[in-house]
Amino acid sequence: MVELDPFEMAIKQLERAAQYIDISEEALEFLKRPQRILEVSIPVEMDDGSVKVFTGFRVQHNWALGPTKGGIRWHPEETLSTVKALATWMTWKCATLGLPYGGGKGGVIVDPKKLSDREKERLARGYIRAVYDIISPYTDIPAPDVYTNPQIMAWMMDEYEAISRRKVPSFGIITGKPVIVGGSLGRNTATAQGAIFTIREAAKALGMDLKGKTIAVQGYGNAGYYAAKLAREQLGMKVVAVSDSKGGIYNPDGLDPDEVLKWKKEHGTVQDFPGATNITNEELLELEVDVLAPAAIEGVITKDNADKVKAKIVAEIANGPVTPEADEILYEKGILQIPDFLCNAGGVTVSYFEWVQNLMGYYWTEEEVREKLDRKMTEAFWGVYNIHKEKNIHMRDAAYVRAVSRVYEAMKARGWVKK
Ligand SMILES: NC(=O)C1=CN([C@@H]2O[C@H](COP(=O)(O)OP(=O)(O)OC[C@H]3O[C@@H](n4cnc5c(N)ncnc54)[C@H](OP(=O)(O)O)[C@@H]3O)[C@@H](O)[C@H]2O)C=CC1
Ligand SMILES: O=C(O)CCC(=O)C(=O)O
Repeated sequence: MVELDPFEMAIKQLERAAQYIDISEEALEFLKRPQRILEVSIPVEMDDGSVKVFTGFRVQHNWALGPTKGGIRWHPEETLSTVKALATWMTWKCATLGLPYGGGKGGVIVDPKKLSDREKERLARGYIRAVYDIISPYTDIPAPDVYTNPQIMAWMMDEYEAISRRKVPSFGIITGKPVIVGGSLGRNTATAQGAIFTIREAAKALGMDLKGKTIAVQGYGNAGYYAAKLAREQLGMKVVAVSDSKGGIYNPDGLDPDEVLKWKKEHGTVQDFPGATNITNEELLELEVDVLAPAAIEGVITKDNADKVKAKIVAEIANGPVTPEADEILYEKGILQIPDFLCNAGGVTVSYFEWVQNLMGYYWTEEEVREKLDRKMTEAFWGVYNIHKEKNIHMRDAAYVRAVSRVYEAMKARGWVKK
């Protein structure tokens, strides 16, 4: 788990990278604070007739580059600090990819595994009623994140339409929707697909042939499952380990990600998968693999286990999986990190494509989406990698240089800061 409070971790990263950026003190101070924070109480009628009140958040970190954008996380251990950190990382993510957005994020403190579908729907609608005043297709556009999904996005969109009495382009109020109600083809796989493109480019940078090489993936949700599947199908890699919140499995001969998913659906976990050995989430991170892809939660690689990481590439599909102290250790070990807000930016990039298609009312094929995503991710990877090489700095610092400089330019252009 995280050694640091997540928002403190985000600030520490920013401060470390700031030494490589020609930025004024006043601008840096601005960037250390979210522009808007909203905390709400959401009463939800439970199936037994009782009412439970849930706490929700929406944080808009910075909107210099455009409307804020970012997912909504439902998690029993959600905190305002986590949402502030995630919103801040969204600002850097959108800037790194050159999307016309600032960064935002939402959250609700809830264990959705304990809710029925009807209760989830009432919570989704209640959340939208509570944050309605600060979101819209032109101000702040939510999307899915941990433990939320296209169905929850559809309920949220429907509630927004019911309140606003508008149809198109209110479809663009939220992304990650089911395709039948305005979602984009390719959004479901986008986070993993974007990460696969960056892993492919990172291997090129290292002169490494990925065919037959090994990968371990932590987390088996939207990001983790598709990362395992696409690593195998598109890169020809051997997926030797995967995990979920209950633990992991390891098979040196390789796992079939679809068979593992089938097993997880039947048994509620990847553990005890036939032919594989059960391992812990901690053991997964220390395996002798070529690529390690943490794709679950933040703060899993810390100063206590970073030295035991043996992968050549760490592809940060999760947000914030590596603490600043661990960053230094991985860098010293010569491990190439693909920092989170670059590696997992495929999700928001296809969300951007979804929003564009919603506003146009004209829809692209899956192939068009994939090609556009490939172009965006590849360009961003090399933009960051070249800064890393030219300045001889950590990949994360390089990504910050690219992102923060863009946001700073926009703040100056708007007159928010004078220097
Ligand atoms: N979805 C998206 O578009 C994007 C997601 N991300 C990031 O990717 C990460 C995963 O998100 P996503 O796949 O969407 O979320 P999901 O809710 O689809 O899946 C989360 C996965 O993480 C597992 N998990 C939860 N807690 C732990 C834990 N303590 N140790 C190990 N595994 C755990 C869950 O296990 P179980 O199945 O047992 O519940 C589940 O398999 C997050 O950091 C998210 O912010 C980043 C960019 C975009
Ligand atoms: O798709 C989006 O708009 C945001 C996804 C997200 O929350 C993230 O990238 O962390």
